[in-house]
Amino acid sequence: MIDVKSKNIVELEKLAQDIRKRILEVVSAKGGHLSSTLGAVELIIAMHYVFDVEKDPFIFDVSHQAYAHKLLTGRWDEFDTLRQFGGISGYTKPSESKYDYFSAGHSSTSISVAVGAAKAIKLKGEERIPVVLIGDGAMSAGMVYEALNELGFRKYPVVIILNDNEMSIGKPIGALSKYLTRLKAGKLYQGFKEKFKKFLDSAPKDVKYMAKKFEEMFSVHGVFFEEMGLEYIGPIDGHNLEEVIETLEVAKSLKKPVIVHAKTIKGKGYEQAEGYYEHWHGVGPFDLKTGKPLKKSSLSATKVYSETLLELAKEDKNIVGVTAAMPSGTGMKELMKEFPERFWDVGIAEQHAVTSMAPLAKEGFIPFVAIYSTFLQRGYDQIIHDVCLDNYPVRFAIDRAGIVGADGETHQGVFDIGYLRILPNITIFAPRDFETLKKAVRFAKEFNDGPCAFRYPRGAFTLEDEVFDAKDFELGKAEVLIDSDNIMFIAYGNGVGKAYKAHKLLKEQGIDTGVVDLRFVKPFDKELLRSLRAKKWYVISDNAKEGGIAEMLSDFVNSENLDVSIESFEYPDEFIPHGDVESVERLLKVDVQSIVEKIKDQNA
Ligand SMILES: Cc1ncc(C[n+]2csc(CCOP(=O)(O)OP(=O)(O)O)c2C)c(N)n1
Ligand SMILES: CC(=O)[C@@H](O)[C@H](O)COP(=O)(O)O
Ligand SMILES: [Mg+2]
Repeated sequence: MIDVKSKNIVELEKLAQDIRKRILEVVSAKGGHLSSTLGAVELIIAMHYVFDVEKDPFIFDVSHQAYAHKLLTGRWDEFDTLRQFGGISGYTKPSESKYDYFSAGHSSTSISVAVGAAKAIKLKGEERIPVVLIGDGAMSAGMVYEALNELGFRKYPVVIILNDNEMSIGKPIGALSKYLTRLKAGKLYQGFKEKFKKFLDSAPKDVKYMAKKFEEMFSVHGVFFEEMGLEYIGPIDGHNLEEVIETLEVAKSLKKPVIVHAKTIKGKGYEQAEGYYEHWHGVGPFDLKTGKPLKKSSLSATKVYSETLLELAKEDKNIVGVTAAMPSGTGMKELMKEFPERFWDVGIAEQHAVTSMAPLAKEGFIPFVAIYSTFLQRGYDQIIHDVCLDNYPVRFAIDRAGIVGADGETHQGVFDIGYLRILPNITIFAPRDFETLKKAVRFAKEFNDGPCAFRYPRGAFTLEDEVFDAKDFELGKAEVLIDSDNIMFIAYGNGVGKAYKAHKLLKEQGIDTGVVDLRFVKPFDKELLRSLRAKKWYVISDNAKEGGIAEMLSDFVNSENLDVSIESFEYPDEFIPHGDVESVERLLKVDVQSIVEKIKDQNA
């Protein structure tokens, strides 16, 4: 633990430098969230100076910006293992440290956590106060207002630090971000602040606070938040340690809900990353001097999806689409640029993204909702209630399906097959490689008989393109890629590549296997499955076993009394840790080598 409270302001500023140096050293070597973490350093040091991390809940929204918190709470040395298999997480994780009050990774949960914690503290009659660090991007999600609505009503003592760097991953969208900018840019306010600053600097603390309130009366001050029942203080300079500490002490002393609006620079302390650069949000290893990536980027499923949809959108003006604050991550950025009136970034608002596309389908447009598998979970009821119920032909392009790697438990895309296939009216399918992904996008565009969803992995597929010819998708039709009357891999999506690798290794050991690409989960190809001569089926998909494909096929086999044994190499019923996919799959015993060993043992 680093004892922040014992340090003077000069020492604290030196600590901020050391923290930035450590973050840059590790993230340049291993990758991670750079600009968010660099921008939050002073805010986090001030949190640790004013509040008591031994008892006050420290709550970080998304928590991708919380590296300084990890460095201050005993993880300085092991920080080298950041986001590596077996190493520390890139997000707050109570199982990793008691100072990580709550797990995070999905945005905009922090204020609800703080309200819940405040209720518990009040019921226990304890002297503790939750402190939240939330970014301006995270403020675009509806869940924040659900929490503010209650907090402003109940008046629990909670201090919320709004870290406003005028960036989400990309530029933030929406009325709120404009409002926050106005708060910082009011002409009268700016001029007044300059004159006022001299007086402020010399006045004693309580006078300072009253003076700030007086000052704010001349600005477009936080009327929105104050109407919601919170005290608003700000905007302050989020890199001025003295100012932040003073303000947090005032906020804490008020013993009511307070929002402290702090202006920061995303990427502060690493010149190339300072400002409005999407690239520096999440980075792979890079050269500290030049800022250049150390690994060259290869073709990704996202890029193929984006290019294919762009071509189709040029041909058909009815194609529209939406992303929830992930324009680059989902590849929708290029479409938004080419057709700004037809492709939208709605901010971190997956529920709104899903529902708002249904009326476009109703009105005859061809909407594509591009959302990571894990973040689509945030819009689940909207898929059921606003899309499937009335059978609107909304197309869900589910990116980051499967194990995503360094982001770990909160980001694995391993539940979408299960959570979608139980819904009426939806059609579910998946490509196995880049070429079939192009065909999947085309199939989705033409498919108008209700909602459909297709999934693809982070980065490249396991299967190279030229292995099997890419056939057009035909509703409900699977494909026998390699036949066998002995053992059959029933594979789906990115699982086909693993099945093919296992097939080749087993063949070298004299064990004959075949490979079926299921292609559709709903409806699946019962006729083809009935016709298979092989009576031992091994299921491979990059989804959880629970609610997965082996479960579905077992129901089918039992209901038809087929004499078939089924074994699943899907993911076990547990949250999957962070790390490179190969190491994580080996841990779960669903890597190709483990599959081969198991089949060899069973068929020796
Ligand atoms: C529900 C959900 N949707 C999308 C994301 C992806 N995401 C991670 S961080 C981020 C932007 C957060 O912006 P902000 O809160 O301003 O933090 P900053 O990085 O600017 O410090 C987004 C969209 C997420 N983590 N959770
Ligand atoms: C913090 C967060 O949720 C995003 O930055 C996420 O890490 C992006 O994931 P990709 O790197 O797969 O786009
Ligand atoms: Mg931001």
